[in-house]
Amino acid sequence: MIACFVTGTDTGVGKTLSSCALLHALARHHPRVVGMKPVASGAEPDGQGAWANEDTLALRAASTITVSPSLDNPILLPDPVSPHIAAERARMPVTLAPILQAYQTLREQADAIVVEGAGGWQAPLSEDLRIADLAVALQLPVVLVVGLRLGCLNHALLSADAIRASGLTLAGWICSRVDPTMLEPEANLAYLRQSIGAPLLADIAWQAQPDARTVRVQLPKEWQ
Ligand SMILES: Nc1ncnc2c1ncn2[C@@H]1O[C@H](COP(=O)(O)OP(=O)(O)OP(=O)(O)O)[C@@H](O)[C@H]1O
Ligand SMILES: C[C@H](N)[C@H](N)CCCCCC(=O)O
Ligand SMILES: [Mg+2]
Repeated sequence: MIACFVTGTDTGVGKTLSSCALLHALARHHPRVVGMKPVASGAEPDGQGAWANEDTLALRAASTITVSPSLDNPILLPDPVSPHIAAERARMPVTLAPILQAYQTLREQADAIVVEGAGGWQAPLSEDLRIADLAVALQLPVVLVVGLRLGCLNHALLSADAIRASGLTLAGWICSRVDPTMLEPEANLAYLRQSIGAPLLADIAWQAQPDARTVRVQLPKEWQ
């Protein structure tokens, strides 16, 4: 079983796009690959009479198996705000137990699982729970998605340090070129390549219509 936890330098940096690209790459080596969004905030009609989160729908489209929504998205909160606020507004407490249970069941059904966090590494899920705590509870290697824009060097280095300080492995990072007007993108990328201390798994060009299938991903050897 291969599994990883995808986090980012911020919300809106390309975690979902990167998670989908990882799923497509893993599907070239493993038959049953599935995405998981343990805690999603923001729900919309799924076209089939139910509600779903757009990240969950994107992960499902990139997965090779279909699983119950209670497994790939055990906690769905209606409002598109920080999960701890969405949970308070919905009066739905976020706890680790149902997530860990869903993940264990998913492991029996899949060969590879890509778990997408919410927001960045310290995004709060409740009063006393953060994304980092969830990743630690799952004991997964982490992939850090860096949204390449001014300010990302600080965010990337803080995130990489915090991930390692939590005792987890930073398995690699992905550069997501979210700002086509950024000055000196190559110099920023070069700095990150030499300072993050983990392999660059993908360099995602800015695309007007992002398509995860076109992203070239270099998977770590042990995931192939
Ligand atoms: N390389 C790129 N080129 C152009 N647009 C991009 C790129 N990467 C991401 N985007 C766009 O930026 C937005 C945010 O990306 P995405 O939804 O993957 O972020 P996220 O990190 O998953 O956010 P969240 O914290 O909400 O889960 C999306 O509209 C996405 O299409
Ligand atoms: C609703 C949004 N798209 C994300 N899923 C949640 C982002 C949480 C950000 C928390 C923070 O302010 O750091
Ligand atoms: Mg996302």
